[in-house]
Amino acid sequence: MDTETILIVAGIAIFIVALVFKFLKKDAIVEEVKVEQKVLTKKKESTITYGKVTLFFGSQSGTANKFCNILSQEALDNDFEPSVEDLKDFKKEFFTQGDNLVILCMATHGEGDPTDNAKEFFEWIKNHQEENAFKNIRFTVFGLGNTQYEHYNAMGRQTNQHFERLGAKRVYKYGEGDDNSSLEDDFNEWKENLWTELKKIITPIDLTKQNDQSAASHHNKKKSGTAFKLVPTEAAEINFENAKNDGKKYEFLTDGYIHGTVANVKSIKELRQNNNDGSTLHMEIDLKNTNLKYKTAMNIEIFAENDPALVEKVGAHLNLDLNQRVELVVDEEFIEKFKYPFPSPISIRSILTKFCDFQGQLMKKTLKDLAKLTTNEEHKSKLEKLASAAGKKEFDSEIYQKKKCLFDLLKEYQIVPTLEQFVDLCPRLSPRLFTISSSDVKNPEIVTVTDSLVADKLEDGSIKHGICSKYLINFQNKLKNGMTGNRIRVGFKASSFILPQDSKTPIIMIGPGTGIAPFIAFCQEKEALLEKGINICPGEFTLYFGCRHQNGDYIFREELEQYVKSGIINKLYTAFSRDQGSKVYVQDLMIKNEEEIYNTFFERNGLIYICGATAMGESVVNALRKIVQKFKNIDEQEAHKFVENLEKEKRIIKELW
Ligand SMILES: Cc1cc2nc3c(=O)[nH]c(=O)nc-3n(C[C@H](O)[C@H](O)[C@H](O)COP(=O)(O)O)c2cc1C
Repeated sequence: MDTETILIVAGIAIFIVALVFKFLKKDAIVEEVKVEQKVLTKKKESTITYGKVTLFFGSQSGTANKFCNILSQEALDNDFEPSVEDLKDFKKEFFTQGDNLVILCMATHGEGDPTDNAKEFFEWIKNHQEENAFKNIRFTVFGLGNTQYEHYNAMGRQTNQHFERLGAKRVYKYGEGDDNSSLEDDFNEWKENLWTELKKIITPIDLTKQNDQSAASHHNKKKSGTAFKLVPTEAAEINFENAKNDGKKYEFLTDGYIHGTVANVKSIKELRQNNNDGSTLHMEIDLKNTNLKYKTAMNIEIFAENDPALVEKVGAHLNLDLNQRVELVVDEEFIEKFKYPFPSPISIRSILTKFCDFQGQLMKKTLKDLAKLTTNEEHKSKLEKLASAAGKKEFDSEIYQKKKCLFDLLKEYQIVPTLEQFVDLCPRLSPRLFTISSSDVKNPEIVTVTDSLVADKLEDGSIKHGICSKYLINFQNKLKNGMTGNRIRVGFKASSFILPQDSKTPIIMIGPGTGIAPFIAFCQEKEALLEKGINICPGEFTLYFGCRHQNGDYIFREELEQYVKSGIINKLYTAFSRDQGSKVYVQDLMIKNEEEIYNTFFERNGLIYICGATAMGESVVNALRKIVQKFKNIDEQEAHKFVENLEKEKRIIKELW
């Protein structure tokens, strides 16, 4: 080859390499842009609107709120103008005077009760008697419940009935879901035809022919994606200890957080004799220097935080400097209805520690959102499959059984969202609710929480603790190492466990495991009242306690033995289920003592308190039905009705989880 030919060949080769490189690079750039665009796509602006739809939620731990948010996005995609509303803020005129389309997502709590934020609303619709008061309301309801509870989906069902009774017109079938097995699938199935059906009965407005400014402005707001930016700032982080409401509208769970109060953790100790079967921690919280007041056996909310070591890992995965402070700036278009996920300025560490639940059970919707964030086609279709109805089995075996959380999937599918996308993907951390195991009559400044730790053994043999469990373990370690200044955020809520201040009313308390907590509080109260010489004092106490082993998980053993000695507890029955060949539970002891139970409860007008796991609660109520059936000589159905009435009259009081 002569020099000229060599030069020509080399030139062509360089040209080809440059061309290939250019294309590859261009492809890469196109891909990068695509990732951003997937999330921030501005929807094609529509020329029609089906008008407003208001999505109300009655929620305790946030799921009904999440469902409303999902419906809100779908409403936008279907040319409706949605707004999501907390039922706590409902306005009577909205229902009685407006011509409104409403969708209600109603969770049931307590024993067939409304959630705290829906209490007032539910009381109002229940007692509202004016015929056709809701005649201009078009509605549908989705109920969130759990078949483990006796009053399954009571709130969804009753809300639906009350709306019908008040003359509202149901425009889509009533739906309900079971958190014991398939809540999100039930929800997805229910809403499958929701928008198509609604569109059949609503005449859309053609915006091109409208002069109506408000319709036009709603129309312009049709855009999906993160509605805010987290902009780096040098400003100091807000003080979370005084994070009182600053006039901004916060997301449902964040609002609860903002209203919490910070107190000192005084001590944490292990209550079990050994940890072969797990661990139960008992924490004392010092309310001195706070304005918090509580009552015996009330409920306490603990605003648990993510484990700092895990937060470091998440920060590293997201390539974020955890110490960087950011200011939350809302996109102008969304500002009117925006609900803030947290206050700011805030450090990225605080966002990840206090407000993002990346360890909890995954929703299929989150998998769908993750699929939009990956450019790897194989990963995308795998995630979409897992999120689909057809992928139910795979979701169960791949995600649910293996306890995979959002952070696991980010690592597995190599997805690195922006901080804004991550905040959008994560649900907010919800507070954990406990029944207090202390009495304010004994000591108004110390409140105690007793927690049986949640720990899952994963496939690789490692242990994954629940968020709150890990939070308490971390406090325990800090206290062991002599660290002071351990602060915890809490709030109090009413409970149904209140002692009768009448010495003639005997009480029977059934509380195996950590279900014993409120009964320790009761014993403390009785003891304190007796010590103070107060003669309005509770009467006879009978306590049923159960656990696996007398020498293992028999928590509060010394205290209970002492209460028996001092006559605070008149009768103590213990069931150690695994200390002998055949298993014995509290309900078995009740049947053994049937005559005594019948006399105490029925003949002497006693009260029965049941606290603990839902399955135990059901077995105990069954035992009561059997006792009633036998001693009243009635049939099974009558016994069922009889016990049901006792629950309604609050002679049988339950707190089950
Ligand atoms: C303490 C407690 C009590 C509950 N009581 C009931 C009940 O009586 N009936 C029912 O169907 N579901 C009951 N549930 C299940 C909830 O309604 C269900 O988990 C729901 O998804 C929670 O929605 P939320 O996160 O919006 O509060 C209860 C759950 C808890 C934690």
